[in-house]
Amino acid sequence: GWGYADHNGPQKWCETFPIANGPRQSPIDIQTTGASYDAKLKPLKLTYDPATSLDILNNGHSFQVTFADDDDSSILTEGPISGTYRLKQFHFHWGASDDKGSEHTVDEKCYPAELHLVHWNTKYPSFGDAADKPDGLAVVGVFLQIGEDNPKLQKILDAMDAIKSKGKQTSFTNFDPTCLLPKSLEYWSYPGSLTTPPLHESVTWIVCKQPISVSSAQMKRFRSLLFTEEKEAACCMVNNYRPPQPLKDRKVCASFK
Ligand SMILES: O=C(Nc1cc(S(=O)(=O)[N+](=O)[O-])cc([N+](=O)[O-])c1O)Nc1c(F)c(F)c(F)c(F)c1F
Ligand SMILES: [Zn+2]
Repeated sequence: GWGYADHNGPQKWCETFPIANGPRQSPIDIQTTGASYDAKLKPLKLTYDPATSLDILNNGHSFQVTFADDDDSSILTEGPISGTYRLKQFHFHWGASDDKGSEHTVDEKCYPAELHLVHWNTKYPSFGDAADKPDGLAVVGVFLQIGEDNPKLQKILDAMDAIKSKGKQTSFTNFDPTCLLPKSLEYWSYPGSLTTPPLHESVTWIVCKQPISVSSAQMKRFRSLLFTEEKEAACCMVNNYRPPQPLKDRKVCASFK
């Protein structure tokens, strides 16, 4: 299957997923001077209920925390979107060292990691139905920058020993992802895609300008996860990011001046 190695990584995905060369692929380099302030953009409204967090899973290309999405308890509204999008899961992308790892870049600057909160449009009956529609998904991206230990990541880091290899899963309840958001929710937005196969062009991207902090020691713990199953030769889960894709005929808008 697909992965991030030379033989199955981002440069090869187009062989199985031709949309990889499509008109609205993600991530992109956000060129700040090219982003236009749009006064019509509303502030992001994120309402999360910790009771909806279910479990944490090593899915072989990242780790994700999955949420119950059978009602409107954890939702994204306002911002650049219309209607209501439900939180399905969040996950991260990161590098083998602190100088790379984010998927989006800002004026070519990379961050050591990027958090993605994946939401689906409730005009569709389920995530699976929404995932390949042009207005089906909204993903909030948050950059992580190296600084002080981030205590809000502690619960996630403590769970990592239980999900070291691919396919491992453990319960992860009573977690409120609001604690992972930066103080300012100013954002850039543009029409894009999933950044992993099947690369559906179904995502309204909402990338926060302000990063949150993570320490170098905490990043080392992300890099102790494995892409591989327990019984296979261990391969560290690092560099699970897709590089920026061509902007083509798209505009990036900004919620701030
Ligand atoms: O649920 C998915 N979640 C997901 C998205 C991204 S993402 O990087 O593409 N993203 O949107 O943030 C990264 C990771 N991850 O763990 O790294 C994910 O687990 N992907 C997904 C899928 F797996 C399918 F088989 C499928 F049919 C579909 F429609 C999907 F949307
Ligand atoms: Zn992602």
